[in-house]
Order: sequence, then structure tokens, then C-alpha cells
Amino acid sequence: KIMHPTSVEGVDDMISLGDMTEAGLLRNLLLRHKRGLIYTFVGSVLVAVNPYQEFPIYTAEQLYHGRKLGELPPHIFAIAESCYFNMRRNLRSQCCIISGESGAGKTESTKLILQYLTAISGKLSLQEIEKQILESNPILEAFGNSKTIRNDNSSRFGKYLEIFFNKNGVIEGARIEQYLLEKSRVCHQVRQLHPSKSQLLSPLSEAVVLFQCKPIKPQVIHLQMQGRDDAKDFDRIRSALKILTFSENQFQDILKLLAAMLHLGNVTFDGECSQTAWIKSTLEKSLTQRSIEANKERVTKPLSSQQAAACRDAVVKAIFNKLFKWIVENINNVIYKRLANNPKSSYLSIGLLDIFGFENFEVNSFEQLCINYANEKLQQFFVGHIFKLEQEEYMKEGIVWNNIKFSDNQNVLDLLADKPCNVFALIDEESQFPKVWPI
Ligand SMILES: Nc1ncnc2c1ncn2[C@@H]1O[C@H](COP(=O)(O)OP(=O)(O)OP(=O)(O)O)[C@@H](O)[C@H]1O
Repeated sequence: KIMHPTSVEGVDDMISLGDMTEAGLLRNLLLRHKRGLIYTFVGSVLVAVNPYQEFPIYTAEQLYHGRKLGELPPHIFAIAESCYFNMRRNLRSQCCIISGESGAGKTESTKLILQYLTAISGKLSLQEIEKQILESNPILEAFGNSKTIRNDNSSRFGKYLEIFFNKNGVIEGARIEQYLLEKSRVCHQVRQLHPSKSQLLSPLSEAVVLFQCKPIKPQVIHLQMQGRDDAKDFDRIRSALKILTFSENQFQDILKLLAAMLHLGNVTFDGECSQTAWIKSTLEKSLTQRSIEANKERVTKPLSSQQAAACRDAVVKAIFNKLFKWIVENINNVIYKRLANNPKSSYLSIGLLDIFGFENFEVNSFEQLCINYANEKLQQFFVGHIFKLEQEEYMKEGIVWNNIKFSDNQNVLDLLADKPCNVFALIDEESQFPKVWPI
């Protein structure tokens, strides 16, 4: 088949592509990528191809300000401007959904949109808030991101960041909502030094091994490993915590909790946990025995070493989860505090949704299932929304059209999570094994 002229040269907006096939779309992206052009429009949707290298294309925020979508070559700033423009012009809050598989570049794109919005707002005001919102990122990444086989800085939680603007288009505050933090990696990496490491935990876990469980002093964190400058990262997080008004005491408490989690990871159990040798403190008690109350009588039973290890892991995961939630809450107290008392309708907002991307490892855990389910759900919403919008547009313009059929993943979603009986309901989150049903 003769190639359409648009496929030879490539196009900025794939709506104008002559070969509207999967191969045609991919060829266009490839052609552009070879020329160092990582962004391509498909109407109002932007496709970003991860270049895995730094391009000097993120300094000219002002160039995109006030320009319509499509006026300038495709760029992430053009999408950010489109959100900002539509919010102000139509007085309607906007939402930007960033989707793609793990390592595709979603978090980087979210940060670039935020960079654009804070730069535009910063021109109009002299507030601290933009800096505080930007500085929340390294903190969340330190605790909620991790190195995986697919991505050195993989988000292990979902994030919805809502940025609130006043009527002059100036940022007044923001609020972070976090979803489904992956907790199991904290236990695996503590015990086995799994390659999946959180940035803040990695120097600490190494320190524990090096110093054979002696109490951790902050200075042992100054280690350089795996091509990363951990000391620099650590200072960066510390300064971000200061900007978000975490006190020195709170910072020390965070370190203590991290150290406690790592020490707990080094606790091992030998055979049946004997009560006399072990029961010294409340924590030890709760890790090594189980009490059941029946008919007002309390029966205490020692746990097997395997059960005690599962119990220890559950405690560590719970501490990590609470710590993360507490950090997000504290950040929100700073970036959202002025807005909290005003009615929500006083502001317009731009929401940025950045969730963990689709993953498929050789061995997949319960958490991967949840991550992939969230991605399926988002895909369904996105496809449904786009087709609905497109067909509404046709209707408005009086264009004759055939109802467009698109592949729907509803069956997959129902199998996984439709009530009352679904795959999720059969799995116990803690053990990741099927629940044992009472007979
Ligand atoms: N626009 C970009 N320019 C340069 N490098 C980029 C860009 N986008 C992504 N990268 C590189 O790719 C890496 C992975 O990107 P990112 O963490 O944003 O992926 P992700 O889609 O959020 O993945 P996950 O779902 O695992 O969190 C980044 O650490 C960065 O090195």
C-alpha cells in the first residue's frame, strides 16, 4: 500500500494523519521521537513519549501563556495552559488525567504541569504557596516512590493534587489526596534488601546492615550508593520538610519511626515462640502470641515462627501507612489551611491525577492486581469520556455519524470488583492468600 504523504513527513496533530491505523500512529510517534520531538497532539489529548534524557525544553512557560492549543508545537505546557485558560474563561474547574504504564513518564508530566501553573501564578503574586506546593513532591516521592525493575522512581501510591485558584488566576492553595500506598515492599526490602527501595529508606536500610543494628544516627545516612547521591537527596528532603513547616522534633520522630521499622525487620523468630523467653514488652507479646476472648474467658496461644513473622510485617506495614498518611495530612495542613474554612465554591481548581502505572512482573502480588485494576478503571473512564465527547460534538454540529463502537473492559472490571462476589472479595489483603471461609 502506498504510504500517505502525512506519514512520510509526520504530523504535529495525529487527527490530520492520513493513515489512521495503529501502525500509522506508531510510525508518526517514532518519526518524531527520532527528531527529538517527544510530544504529539491527538486533538485535545497529548501523547508524550518518554525520552529518558534531559531536553532543554522546559524553561519557556511564558511563551505558552495566552496561546491556544495547537498554535504552538505540541508541548506539555500547552496542555497546562489549555486547562488554565478553560478554567478562567468558562469558570469551570478542570481535571487533567495522566495515564500510561509504569515508567511512561506520568509523574514527570504531572510535575511539569505543576511547574507551569506555579510559574504563571507566581508572576501574578508574591506568595510562598507555590513553592510549598512544589516542595511537597520530593517529600511524597521519598516516602511513596521506590525503585522497581521498570522505573528507578516508581510511584507506589496514587495521587490526586487539586490546585485552587482565586478569581485572578492566582494559586491560593492545594490539597493532596493519596490512594493505595504499596506497603508490602517495606517488609521485603527490610529483610531481604530487595532491589525495590524507597529513596529515604535505602540509605537507612544499608546503614542498618553496615552498623549491625546499632542505633542510627543521622550522619550514617551520608552514604553514596547505586549512582545516587543519597546525602544530597537527604538534604533536599530535609529542606523540603522545613519549607512545609515540619519542626525539628517532627523530623526526628520520622527518623525514629523509620529506624524502628528497620529494626523490626531484623527481628527473627525461632521455632514455636516460647512465652517465657519472649514476653517482656507489650509489643513482643503482640508479636508472639494471640489472645482470643470467648465466653468472658481469655485464651492465649503462642504463635508459630511463621505466624509471628507475618504479625511483625503487619505491624511494620501499619506504621509505614500511618506515617505516610500523617505526612500527607501535615502537608495539607500547610497548603490547604487558608482555604479549609471557606466554602469550596469560592475557588476554581485544576486537578492532576497521577496514579501508579500498569505493571506486569514475573511474580505479581495483590498490590499489582490493585494497581492494574485502578488502571483498567481509569482506561474505561477515559475511553468512555472521549467517545461520548466526540459523539456529542458531532451531534452539536449536525454531522451524520454512525454510533462508534469501542472495546469495553466492563467484563474485566466486574470480574475483579463487582459486588457482591468478586476476585477482590476472595483475597485477604494482609496474607495475600484466599480468605478461609467458615464452614
Ligand atoms: N519529559 C521527560 N524528560 C526527561 N526524562 C523523563 C521525562 N519523563 C520521564 N522521564 C524519565 O523517566 C523516568 C520515569 O518517569 P516517571 O517516574 O514519570 O514514570 P511514571 O509513568 O510516573 O511511572 P510509575 O507508574 O512507575 O510511577 C523519570 O525518572 C525520568 O528519568
